[in-house]
Amino acid sequence: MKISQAPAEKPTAVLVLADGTTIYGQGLGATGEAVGEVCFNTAMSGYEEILTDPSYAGQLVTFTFPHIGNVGVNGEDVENASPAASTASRGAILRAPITNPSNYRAQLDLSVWMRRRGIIGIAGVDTRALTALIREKGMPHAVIAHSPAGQFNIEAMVKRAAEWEGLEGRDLAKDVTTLQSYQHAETGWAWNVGYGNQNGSGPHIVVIDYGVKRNILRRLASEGCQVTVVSAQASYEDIMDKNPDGVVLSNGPGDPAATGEYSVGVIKQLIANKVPTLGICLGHQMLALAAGAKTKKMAQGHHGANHPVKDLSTGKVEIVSMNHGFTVDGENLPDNVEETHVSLFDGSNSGIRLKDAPAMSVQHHPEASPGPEDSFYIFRRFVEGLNKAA
Ligand SMILES: NC(=O)CC[C@H](N)C(=O)O
Repeated sequence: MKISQAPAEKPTAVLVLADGTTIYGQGLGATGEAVGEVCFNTAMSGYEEILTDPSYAGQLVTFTFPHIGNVGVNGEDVENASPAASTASRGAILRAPITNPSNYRAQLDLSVWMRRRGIIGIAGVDTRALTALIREKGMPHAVIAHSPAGQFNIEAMVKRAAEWEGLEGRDLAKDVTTLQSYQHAETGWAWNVGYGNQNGSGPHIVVIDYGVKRNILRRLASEGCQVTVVSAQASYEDIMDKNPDGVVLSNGPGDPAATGEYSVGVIKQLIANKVPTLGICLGHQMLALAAGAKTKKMAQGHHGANHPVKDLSTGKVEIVSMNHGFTVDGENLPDNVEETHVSLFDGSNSGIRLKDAPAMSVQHHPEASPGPEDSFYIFRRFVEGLNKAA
Protein backbone atom coordinates (compact mmCIF):
# COMPACT_ATOMS: atom_id res chain seq x y z
CA MET A 1 0.00 0.00 0.00
CA LYS A 2 1.43 3.33 -1.05
CA ILE A 3 0.42 5.84 1.56
CA SER A 4 3.18 8.22 2.35
CA GLN A 5 4.85 9.57 -0.73
CA ALA A 6 3.99 12.67 -2.66
CA PRO A 7 2.69 11.68 -6.08
CA ALA A 8 5.48 12.20 -8.55
CA GLU A 9 3.04 13.00 -11.30
CA LYS A 10 0.01 15.24 -11.39
CA PRO A 11 0.34 16.94 -8.02
CA THR A 12 -2.83 18.77 -6.98
CA ALA A 13 -1.24 20.84 -4.22
CA VAL A 14 2.02 22.56 -3.48
CA LEU A 15 3.67 24.05 -0.43
CA VAL A 16 6.06 26.88 -1.23
CA LEU A 17 8.32 28.44 1.39
CA ALA A 18 9.58 32.00 1.23
CA ASP A 19 13.12 30.74 0.46
CA GLY A 20 11.82 29.02 -2.67
CA THR A 21 11.61 25.47 -1.29
CA THR A 22 8.80 23.79 -3.27
CA ILE A 23 7.08 20.62 -2.07
CA TYR A 24 4.39 18.97 -4.20
CA GLY A 25 1.61 16.77 -2.85
CA GLN A 26 -2.08 15.94 -3.01
CA GLY A 27 -4.66 18.62 -2.36
CA LEU A 28 -7.21 18.34 0.43
CA GLY A 29 -10.06 20.48 1.68
CA ALA A 30 -10.70 23.86 0.09
CA THR A 31 -9.11 24.91 -3.17
CA GLY A 32 -7.16 28.13 -3.59
CA GLU A 33 -4.21 29.53 -1.67
CA ALA A 34 -3.41 30.18 1.98
CA VAL A 35 -0.47 32.15 3.33
CA GLY A 36 0.92 31.94 6.84
CA GLU A 37 3.68 30.90 9.17
CA VAL A 38 4.37 27.15 9.21
CA CYS A 39 4.51 25.57 12.65
CA PHE A 40 4.64 21.91 13.60
CA ASN A 41 2.27 20.26 16.05
CA THR A 42 3.34 17.02 17.74
CA ALA A 43 -0.07 15.91 19.05
CA MET A 44 -0.98 12.34 18.04
CA SER A 45 -4.71 13.06 18.13
CA GLY A 46 -7.05 16.02 18.31
CA TYR A 47 -6.75 17.43 14.79
CA GLU A 48 -10.35 18.68 14.89
CA GLU A 49 -9.60 20.72 18.00
CA ILE A 50 -6.29 21.95 16.56
CA LEU A 51 -7.80 23.07 13.26
CA THR A 52 -10.56 24.99 15.05
CA ASP A 53 -8.36 26.63 17.72
CA PRO A 54 -8.53 30.39 16.98
CA SER A 55 -4.95 30.79 18.26
CA TYR A 56 -3.78 29.32 14.94
CA ALA A 57 -5.00 32.29 12.90
CA GLY A 58 -2.19 33.28 10.54
CA GLN A 59 -0.56 29.86 10.77
CA LEU A 60 -0.30 26.73 8.64
CA VAL A 61 -0.09 23.58 10.76
CA THR A 62 2.22 20.68 9.94
CA PHE A 63 1.19 17.56 11.81
CA THR A 64 4.20 15.44 12.79
CA PHE A 65 1.89 12.48 13.42
CA PRO A 66 1.71 10.82 9.99
CA HIS A 67 -1.90 9.61 9.98
CA ILE A 68 -4.31 12.49 10.29
CA GLY A 69 -8.02 12.13 9.49
CA ASN A 70 -8.39 8.42 10.27
CA VAL A 71 -11.19 8.98 12.77
CA GLY A 72 -12.99 11.57 10.67
CA VAL A 73 -14.57 14.68 12.11
CA ASN A 74 -17.52 14.66 14.51
CA GLY A 75 -18.57 18.31 14.49
CA GLU A 76 -18.52 18.34 18.31
CA ASP A 77 -14.83 18.65 19.11
CA VAL A 78 -14.77 22.17 17.79
CA GLU A 79 -12.82 24.77 19.75
CA ASN A 80 -13.76 28.10 18.20
CA ALA A 81 -16.42 29.62 20.40
CA SER A 82 -17.16 32.61 18.20
CA PRO A 83 -18.27 32.29 14.56
CA ALA A 84 -15.81 35.11 13.84
CA ALA A 85 -13.05 32.63 14.65
CA SER A 86 -14.23 29.89 12.30
CA THR A 87 -11.21 30.23 10.05
CA ALA A 88 -8.51 29.69 12.63
CA SER A 89 -5.69 27.88 10.88
CA ARG A 90 -5.81 28.44 7.13
CA GLY A 91 -3.86 25.34 6.17
CA ALA A 92 -2.94 21.79 7.14
CA ILE A 93 0.14 19.89 6.03
CA LEU A 94 -0.05 16.10 6.27
CA ARG A 95 2.23 13.16 5.67
CA ALA A 96 -0.19 10.42 4.57
CA PRO A 97 -3.33 10.78 2.46
CA ILE A 98 -6.55 10.67 4.48
CA THR A 99 -8.07 7.17 4.70
CA ASN A 100 -11.77 6.37 5.18
CA PRO A 101 -12.84 7.61 8.60
CA SER A 102 -13.35 4.90 11.18
CA ASN A 103 -14.85 5.96 14.48
CA TYR A 104 -18.33 5.70 16.03
CA ARG A 105 -18.45 9.51 16.42
CA ALA A 106 -17.31 10.26 12.85
CA GLN A 107 -19.78 12.34 10.88
CA LEU A 108 -17.66 13.62 8.02
CA ASP A 109 -14.47 12.98 6.15
CA LEU A 110 -11.75 15.43 7.26
CA SER A 111 -11.16 16.68 3.72
CA VAL A 112 -14.87 17.45 3.16
CA TRP A 113 -15.05 19.24 6.51
CA MET A 114 -11.91 21.25 5.68
CA ARG A 115 -13.45 22.25 2.37
CA ARG A 116 -16.56 23.52 4.16
CA ARG A 117 -14.47 25.52 6.61
CA GLY A 118 -12.20 26.97 3.94
CA ILE A 119 -9.08 25.16 5.19
CA ILE A 120 -6.59 24.26 2.47
CA GLY A 121 -4.60 21.06 2.90
CA ILE A 122 -1.74 19.18 1.33
CA ALA A 123 -0.89 15.50 1.92
CA GLY A 124 2.14 13.52 0.84
CA VAL A 125 4.63 15.93 2.40
CA ASP A 126 7.75 14.65 4.15
CA THR A 127 6.64 16.26 7.40
CA ARG A 128 9.66 14.85 9.23
CA ALA A 129 12.02 16.77 6.93
CA LEU A 130 9.84 19.90 7.17
CA THR A 131 9.88 19.70 10.97
CA ALA A 132 13.67 19.25 10.97
CA LEU A 133 13.91 22.35 8.77
CA ILE A 134 11.74 24.37 11.19
CA ARG A 135 13.90 23.22 14.11
CA GLU A 136 17.00 24.38 12.28
CA LYS A 137 15.82 27.63 10.71
CA GLY A 138 12.67 28.66 12.60
CA MET A 139 9.09 28.90 11.38
CA PRO A 140 9.04 29.86 7.69
CA HIS A 141 6.48 31.96 5.89
CA ALA A 142 4.79 29.89 3.22
CA VAL A 143 1.90 29.52 0.81
CA ILE A 144 -0.13 26.33 0.26
CA ALA A 145 -2.03 26.07 -2.99
CA HIS A 146 -4.62 23.41 -3.86
CA SER A 147 -5.62 23.21 -7.51
CA PRO A 148 -7.39 20.08 -8.81
CA ALA A 149 -6.12 21.00 -12.28
CA GLY A 150 -2.56 21.14 -10.93
CA GLN A 151 -1.90 24.68 -12.11
CA PHE A 152 0.49 26.61 -9.96
CA ASN A 153 2.42 29.83 -10.36
CA ILE A 154 5.37 28.99 -8.14
CA GLU A 155 7.15 32.28 -8.71
CA ALA A 156 4.11 34.27 -7.57
CA MET A 157 3.74 32.00 -4.53
CA VAL A 158 7.38 32.51 -3.48
CA LYS A 159 6.85 36.26 -3.79
CA ARG A 160 3.64 36.14 -1.77
CA ALA A 161 5.27 34.08 0.99
CA ALA A 162 8.33 36.35 1.08
CA GLU A 163 6.24 39.53 1.19
CA TRP A 164 3.77 38.27 3.80
CA GLU A 165 3.87 40.53 6.85
CA GLY A 166 4.33 37.72 9.44
CA LEU A 167 2.96 37.45 12.96
CA GLU A 168 5.27 39.84 14.78
CA GLY A 169 3.46 43.08 15.50
CA ARG A 170 0.12 41.60 14.42
CA ASP A 171 -3.04 41.97 16.49
CA LEU A 172 -5.29 39.13 15.35
CA ALA A 173 -7.46 38.89 18.46
CA LYS A 174 -9.71 41.66 17.16
CA ASP A 175 -10.52 39.48 14.12
CA VAL A 176 -11.53 36.39 16.08
CA THR A 177 -13.19 37.77 19.21
CA THR A 178 -16.93 37.66 19.79
CA LEU A 179 -18.69 40.90 18.98
CA GLN A 180 -21.36 40.42 21.64
CA SER A 181 -21.17 39.18 25.19
CA TYR A 182 -22.93 35.91 26.05
CA GLN A 183 -23.40 33.35 28.83
CA HIS A 184 -21.87 29.90 28.61
CA ALA A 185 -23.31 26.83 30.39
CA GLU A 186 -21.87 23.81 28.55
CA THR A 187 -19.67 21.56 30.72
CA GLY A 188 -17.10 18.88 29.85
CA TRP A 189 -17.61 15.84 27.62
CA ALA A 190 -18.29 12.44 29.16
CA TRP A 191 -18.38 8.98 27.65
CA ASN A 192 -21.89 8.00 26.54
CA VAL A 193 -23.26 11.34 27.71
CA GLY A 194 -21.57 13.96 25.54
CA TYR A 195 -21.33 17.53 26.73
CA GLY A 196 -23.26 18.46 29.86
CA ASN A 197 -25.07 21.63 30.74
CA GLN A 198 -25.13 23.44 34.00
CA ASN A 199 -26.17 26.80 35.26
CA GLY A 200 -23.58 27.06 37.96
CA SER A 201 -24.30 28.87 41.19
CA GLY A 202 -20.60 29.25 41.90
CA PRO A 203 -18.43 32.30 41.26
CA HIS A 204 -19.25 34.53 38.30
CA ILE A 205 -16.35 34.56 35.84
CA VAL A 206 -16.03 37.06 33.02
CA VAL A 207 -13.87 35.65 30.24
CA ILE A 208 -12.23 38.16 27.89
CA ASP A 209 -12.34 36.51 24.46
CA TYR A 210 -9.12 37.09 22.52
CA GLY A 211 -9.96 33.92 20.54
CA VAL A 212 -11.14 31.72 23.39
CA LYS A 213 -11.17 27.94 23.13
CA ARG A 214 -14.51 26.46 24.11
CA ASN A 215 -12.93 24.02 26.49
CA ILE A 216 -11.75 26.89 28.69
CA LEU A 217 -15.41 27.89 29.05
CA ARG A 218 -16.46 24.26 29.63
CA ARG A 219 -13.80 23.74 32.31
CA LEU A 220 -14.99 26.84 34.16
CA ALA A 221 -18.63 25.68 33.91
CA SER A 222 -17.55 22.22 35.08
CA GLU A 223 -16.03 23.85 38.17
CA GLY A 224 -19.48 25.26 38.92
CA CYS A 225 -18.82 28.79 37.68
CA GLN A 226 -21.30 31.07 36.00
CA VAL A 227 -19.56 32.14 32.84
CA THR A 228 -19.97 35.35 30.84
CA VAL A 229 -17.84 35.94 27.74
CA VAL A 230 -17.03 39.48 26.60
CA SER A 231 -15.29 40.90 23.55
CA ALA A 232 -11.55 41.56 23.52
CA GLN A 233 -12.39 45.25 23.14
CA ALA A 234 -14.52 45.40 26.32
CA SER A 235 -13.46 48.23 28.62
CA TYR A 236 -12.68 47.86 32.32
CA GLU A 237 -16.06 49.45 33.07
CA ASP A 238 -17.89 47.03 30.71
CA ILE A 239 -16.30 44.15 32.59
CA MET A 240 -16.94 45.49 36.10
CA ASP A 241 -20.58 46.25 35.20
CA LYS A 242 -21.04 42.49 35.00
CA ASN A 243 -19.97 42.09 38.62
CA PRO A 244 -17.35 39.38 38.19
CA ASP A 245 -15.86 37.40 41.06
CA GLY A 246 -12.94 36.73 38.76
CA VAL A 247 -11.71 37.43 35.23
CA VAL A 248 -10.13 34.99 32.79
CA LEU A 249 -7.88 36.29 29.99
CA SER A 250 -8.17 33.81 27.16
CA ASN A 251 -5.81 32.34 24.61
CA GLY A 252 -5.69 33.89 21.18
CA PRO A 253 -3.69 34.42 18.00
CA GLY A 254 -1.07 36.99 17.06
CA ASP A 255 1.59 38.97 18.89
CA PRO A 256 0.79 39.76 22.55
CA ALA A 257 2.73 43.01 22.33
CA ALA A 258 0.54 44.23 19.47
CA THR A 259 -2.68 43.01 21.07
CA GLY A 260 -1.72 44.88 24.17
CA GLU A 261 -2.71 48.28 22.80
CA TYR A 262 -6.29 47.95 24.00
CA SER A 263 -6.06 44.98 26.35
CA VAL A 264 -3.05 45.62 28.53
CA GLY A 265 -4.55 48.87 29.82
CA VAL A 266 -7.65 46.94 30.92
CA ILE A 267 -5.53 44.21 32.51
CA LYS A 268 -3.49 46.86 34.39
CA GLN A 269 -6.75 48.17 35.85
CA LEU A 270 -7.82 44.65 36.86
CA ILE A 271 -4.51 44.17 38.67
CA ALA A 272 -4.53 47.59 40.30
CA ASN A 273 -8.04 46.98 41.62
CA LYS A 274 -7.10 43.48 42.84
CA VAL A 275 -9.69 41.69 40.68
CA PRO A 276 -8.78 37.96 40.78
CA THR A 277 -7.42 37.11 37.33
CA LEU A 278 -6.34 33.96 35.51
CA GLY A 279 -4.51 34.22 32.18
CA ILE A 280 -4.09 31.41 29.65
CA CYS A 281 -1.56 31.47 26.79
CA LEU A 282 -2.08 34.85 25.04
CA GLY A 283 -3.83 35.92 28.27
CA HIS A 284 -0.73 34.81 30.19
CA GLN A 285 1.54 36.80 27.91
CA MET A 286 -0.61 39.92 28.25
CA LEU A 287 -0.85 39.61 32.05
CA ALA A 288 2.96 39.46 32.04
CA LEU A 289 3.13 42.58 29.84
CA ALA A 290 0.68 44.38 32.14
CA ALA A 291 2.90 43.51 35.12
CA GLY A 292 5.98 44.95 33.40
CA ALA A 293 7.52 41.80 31.86
CA LYS A 294 8.53 41.43 28.21
CA THR A 295 7.48 38.98 25.49
CA LYS A 296 9.41 37.84 22.44
CA LYS A 297 9.03 35.65 19.36
CA MET A 298 10.28 32.06 19.61
CA ALA A 299 12.27 30.31 16.89
CA GLN A 300 10.21 27.12 16.57
CA GLY A 301 7.45 27.62 19.09
CA HIS A 302 5.68 25.00 21.19
CA HIS A 303 2.74 23.19 19.58
CA GLY A 304 1.69 19.78 20.84
CA ALA A 305 -0.13 17.75 23.42
CA ASN A 306 2.83 16.10 25.08
CA HIS A 307 5.02 18.81 26.60
CA PRO A 308 6.45 18.44 30.13
CA VAL A 309 5.98 21.43 32.43
CA LYS A 310 7.04 21.74 36.07
CA ASP A 311 4.84 23.42 38.67
CA LEU A 312 7.53 25.07 40.82
CA SER A 313 5.15 25.44 43.78
CA THR A 314 4.59 21.66 44.13
CA GLY A 315 7.59 20.27 42.24
CA LYS A 316 5.18 18.16 40.17
CA VAL A 317 5.67 17.60 36.45
CA GLU A 318 2.58 17.70 34.28
CA ILE A 319 2.22 16.72 30.63
CA VAL A 320 0.42 19.52 28.88
CA SER A 321 -1.03 20.87 25.70
CA MET A 322 0.97 23.76 24.20
CA ASN A 323 0.36 26.18 21.39
CA HIS A 324 2.47 29.30 21.32
CA GLY A 325 4.99 31.03 19.11
CA PHE A 326 5.67 33.95 21.45
CA THR A 327 6.98 33.62 24.99
CA VAL A 328 7.33 35.61 28.19
CA ASP A 329 10.97 36.47 28.86
CA GLY A 330 11.39 34.46 32.09
CA GLU A 331 14.99 35.61 32.56
CA ASN A 332 14.08 39.23 33.18
CA LEU A 333 10.88 39.17 35.21
CA PRO A 334 10.18 42.27 37.31
CA ASP A 335 10.33 41.92 41.10
CA ASN A 336 6.56 41.76 41.50
CA VAL A 337 6.32 38.69 39.23
CA GLU A 338 7.11 35.16 40.45
CA GLU A 339 7.74 32.35 37.97
CA THR A 340 5.47 29.41 38.87
CA HIS A 341 5.89 27.01 35.92
CA VAL A 342 8.67 26.20 33.46
CA SER A 343 8.82 24.13 30.28
CA LEU A 344 11.09 21.14 30.76
CA PHE A 345 11.81 21.09 27.03
CA ASP A 346 13.70 24.36 26.93
CA GLY A 347 13.37 26.01 30.34
CA SER A 348 11.13 28.76 28.95
CA ASN A 349 8.55 30.37 31.19
CA SER A 350 5.23 28.55 31.50
CA GLY A 351 3.51 30.35 34.36
CA ILE A 352 3.59 33.37 36.63
CA ARG A 353 1.95 34.75 39.75
CA LEU A 354 1.85 38.38 40.74
CA LYS A 355 3.09 39.09 44.25
CA ASP A 356 1.03 42.25 44.63
CA ALA A 357 -2.30 41.12 43.09
CA PRO A 358 -4.47 37.99 43.05
CA ALA A 359 -3.43 37.16 39.49
CA MET A 360 -1.84 34.08 37.95
CA SER A 361 -1.40 32.72 34.48
CA VAL A 362 -0.03 29.81 32.49
CA GLN A 363 1.52 29.61 29.05
CA HIS A 364 0.30 26.07 28.46
CA HIS A 365 -3.32 24.99 28.03
CA PRO A 366 -4.91 23.67 31.23
CA GLU A 367 -8.10 23.02 29.25
CA ALA A 368 -6.17 20.52 27.05
CA SER A 369 -8.45 19.83 24.07
CA PRO A 370 -6.53 18.17 22.70
CA GLY A 371 -4.19 16.76 25.29
CA PRO A 372 -3.85 15.30 28.75
CA GLU A 373 -5.94 16.51 31.66
CA ASP A 374 -3.01 16.92 34.07
CA SER A 375 -3.49 20.69 34.31
CA PHE A 376 -7.25 20.85 34.96
CA TYR A 377 -6.16 21.70 38.52
CA ILE A 378 -5.31 25.25 37.38
CA PHE A 379 -9.04 26.02 37.07
CA ARG A 380 -9.68 24.45 40.48
CA ARG A 381 -6.81 26.44 42.02
CA PHE A 382 -8.26 29.65 40.60
CA VAL A 383 -11.84 28.91 41.70
CA GLU A 384 -10.75 27.77 45.18
CA GLY A 385 -8.83 31.02 45.52
CA LEU A 386 -12.03 32.92 44.74
CA ASN A 387 -14.06 30.92 47.22
CA LYS A 388 -11.48 31.62 49.92
CA ALA A 389 -11.51 35.33 49.14
CA ALA A 390 -15.35 35.45 49.22
N1 LIG B 1 -2.55 29.76 22.12
C1 LIG B 1 -2.28 31.05 22.32
O1 LIG B 1 -2.97 31.77 23.05
C2 LIG B 1 -1.13 31.63 21.52
C3 LIG B 1 -0.63 32.94 22.04
C4 LIG B 1 0.21 33.70 21.01
N2 LIG B 1 -0.57 34.01 19.85
C5 LIG B 1 1.45 32.91 20.64
O2 LIG B 1 1.58 32.45 19.55
O3 LIG B 1 2.33 32.76 21.44
